[in-house]
Amino acid sequence: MESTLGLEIIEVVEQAAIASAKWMGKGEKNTADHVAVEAMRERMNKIHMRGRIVIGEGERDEAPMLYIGEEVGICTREDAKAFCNPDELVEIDIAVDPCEGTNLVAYGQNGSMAVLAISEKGGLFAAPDFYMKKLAAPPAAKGHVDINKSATDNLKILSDCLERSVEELVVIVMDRPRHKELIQEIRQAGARVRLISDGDVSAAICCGFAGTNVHALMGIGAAPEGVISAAAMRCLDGHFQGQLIYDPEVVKTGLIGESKEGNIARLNEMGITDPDRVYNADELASGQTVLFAACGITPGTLMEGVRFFHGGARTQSLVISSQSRTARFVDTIHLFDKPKYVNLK
Ligand SMILES: O=C(COP(=O)(O)O)[C@@H](O)[C@H](O)[C@H](O)[C@H](O)COP(=O)(O)O
Ligand SMILES: [Mn+2]
Ligand SMILES: [Mn+2]
Repeated sequence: MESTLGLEIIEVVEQAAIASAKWMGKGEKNTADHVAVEAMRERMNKIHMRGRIVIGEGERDEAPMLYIGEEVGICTREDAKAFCNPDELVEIDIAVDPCEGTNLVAYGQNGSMAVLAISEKGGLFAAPDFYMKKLAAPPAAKGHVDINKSATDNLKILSDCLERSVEELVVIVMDRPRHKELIQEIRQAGARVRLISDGDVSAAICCGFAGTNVHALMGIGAAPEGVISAAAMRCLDGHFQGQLIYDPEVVKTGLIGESKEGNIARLNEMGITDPDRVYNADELASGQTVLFAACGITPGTLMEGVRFFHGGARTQSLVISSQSRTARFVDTIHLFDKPKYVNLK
């Protein structure tokens, strides 16, 4: 699946990030999102692949582009056999979030990125537009921490696995009313909390790398983002578990319908008969081969944001592959027209 695809998807996330970064700090989240979607789709449709969007611009938005089920890539054309080789004709599933952290871009805050994950057909869990309780932790804690345990217990386990005191641990939690008790518990246990307003994909992936000073992600975010995070964490051998949250009382937003019962019925219709099931990274991203790519829009812990200069821009991306077992940071200078200088600083 991967040979040239691994290179092409770098450009896909780069183009989305550049488009969105032009709207950084302008207070227009929908535009920052929309231009990223358009740029991602346009570049994707130039790739020799037969892709299908399994996680996209959401049922909620009724988006016209990169919607769930949309076919992308040159080899989806009817006459594809004439110009695509057998490898390129193999169906692949794609999860995208062209602008992960639209609010962060709109308000010029850190941590937004263009992101996608790819696997064979059926290799990514087609998460419904629900919420997900998430637990991410470094590779050393994989299989030791458990989403069913309390935060206090997990912090003790993390402390043992990482050979540092609980006080030396940093946990990222989304700053939401639903996390009031969780935040209190983590602080009570002695660990430190980094609150984020948006962008829990970046937070989860930070746990996969030592040196980020992020040791866990706890709490409830969006389910589609959970699958994308799981794809990266699976490749990094990190810990990731997710459990769908379907009770509006728990998430404290009106975004997932009015009743728990109605949501369970909706999940059943989608074939999810055990709505309380806990999925691990290998189940959320179960394909034999998994590829993940992200490009920073605004600066983040893992990647720089897009930096424009006269006639060009510089980007930083991350491509992770289960096949080549690599996490590759890619630094690219994009020349749009005739720049007065090419800035390396
Ligand atoms: O921050 C996020 C928003 O993503 P996007 O819409 O693509 O900019 C995600 O990282 C979160 O996972 C999630 O969507 C968020 O937690 C949704 O929760 P809420 O804002 O409380 O409805
Ligand atoms: Mn998102
Ligand atoms: Mn988004």
